[in-house]
Amino acid sequence: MTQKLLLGAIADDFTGATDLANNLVRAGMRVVQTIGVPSQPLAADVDAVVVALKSRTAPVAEAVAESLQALHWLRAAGARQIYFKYCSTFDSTPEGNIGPVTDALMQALGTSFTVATPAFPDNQRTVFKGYLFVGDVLLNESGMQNHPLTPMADPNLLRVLQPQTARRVGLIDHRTVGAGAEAIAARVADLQAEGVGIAIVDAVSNEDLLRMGPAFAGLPLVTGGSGLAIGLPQNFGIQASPQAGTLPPAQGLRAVVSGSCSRMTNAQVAHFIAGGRPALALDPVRIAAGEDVAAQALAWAEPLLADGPVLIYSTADAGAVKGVQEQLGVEAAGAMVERTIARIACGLVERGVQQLVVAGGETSGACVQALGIAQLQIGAQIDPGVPWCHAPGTPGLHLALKSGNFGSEDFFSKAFGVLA
Ligand SMILES: Nc1ncnc2c1ncn2[C@@H]1O[C@H](COP(=O)(O)OP(=O)(O)O)[C@@H](O)[C@H]1O
Ligand SMILES: O=C(O)[C@@H](O)C(=O)COP(=O)(O)O
Repeated sequence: MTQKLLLGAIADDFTGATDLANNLVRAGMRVVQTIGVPSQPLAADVDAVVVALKSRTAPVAEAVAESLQALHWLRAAGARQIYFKYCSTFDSTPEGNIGPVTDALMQALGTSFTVATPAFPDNQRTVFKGYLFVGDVLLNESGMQNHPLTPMADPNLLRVLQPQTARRVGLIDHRTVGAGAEAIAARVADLQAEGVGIAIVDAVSNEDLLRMGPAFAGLPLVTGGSGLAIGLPQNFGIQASPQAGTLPPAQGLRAVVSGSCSRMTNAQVAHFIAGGRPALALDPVRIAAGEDVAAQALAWAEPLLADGPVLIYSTADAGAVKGVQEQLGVEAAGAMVERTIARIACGLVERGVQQLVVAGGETSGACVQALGIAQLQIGAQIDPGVPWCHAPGTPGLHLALKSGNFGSEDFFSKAFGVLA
């Protein structure tokens, strides 16, 4: 890389990383997403690098160490501002990792203040008086209370974040945000004087996020969902450009694998099946019993692939997931299913799949790591937060990493139409 980076981002999962990269590309930045911390300098000139980690549910010490490694690489590449990307539904456990990673990044950057802005209005995530809404309901009524790994039972982000950090958590509320960049900057100064270290920021619209951009230009670190990104590129003199996002032409066979158990993914699986497309459900209990479920799934898929996309999924509703977790344990069930889907993804690519949709953040992390992908180029948006990406190679692979709750009901069929 010959030019210095403008923005360096650290994402706590892989779907979240493509979500952020998508918003930066749409705002005019040249962006590369790396899988993990790159082992060497990048070949191309880019404005932003998004380092994708699989740290959302990792043990705290591991998440902190990996995030600091990413920070080190991004600073060495010259990044002028650091962006810690986590989920727009603030996915975390009582231990973290949003608080501990934010604390560690602040300490390493020598800064005593940052913001936490998960709002993503394009995907109906809004924050009002510190309360997070998903569509018309509070976070804890949105289905996220049943998430297999990070159940979210409290919609008040000040209460969620405070136990995760030693710093004081405060609020920049919607009245201040609505009053514009100067009012936001003044509130930041007041909060700093009061000893607040991390401020949750309300936002109910893209206009709110755009007003924040200039107010946060001088912060060494910002944290949030991908929505915050829409207001930042302008700080570096960058305007939106229709040129961003061109990928090589798509080739090869098409498939979908899904390990997400979110409400929306359940609806997308049902829609794909109702459309008459071939779909195979994976049973975690059979995986645990030692059956070679991946080999069985690949044998099922092989003769069908030539006729269009197939779906292989472990997606299940909250009751079924709870039953499996009671039998196998939460972490063991998650890891076992992720490993199986990752093996299936590799097997599909070996059988000629070159257009692959993966549903689920942790699931995407497992698949992309197993596929040995180092970097992704970001292309056209399928639905808000989900672009097609391209991993170069011989042959290359088009990938769409779909966050659990993102995408319309017909996403699994629609996605391939966007590439055609
Ligand atoms: N049927 C199932 N029973 C139990 N756990 C499951 C099942 N299917 C998937 N999982 C696990 O649930 C987790 C879903 O997380 P993730 O892939 O991040 O989806 P999302 O994007 O919806 O959060 C993964 O660890 C996955 O392996
Ligand atoms: O910010 C978001 O909502 C997404 O980018 C994201 O991180 C979603 O995570 P998963 O639902 O686990 O895919």
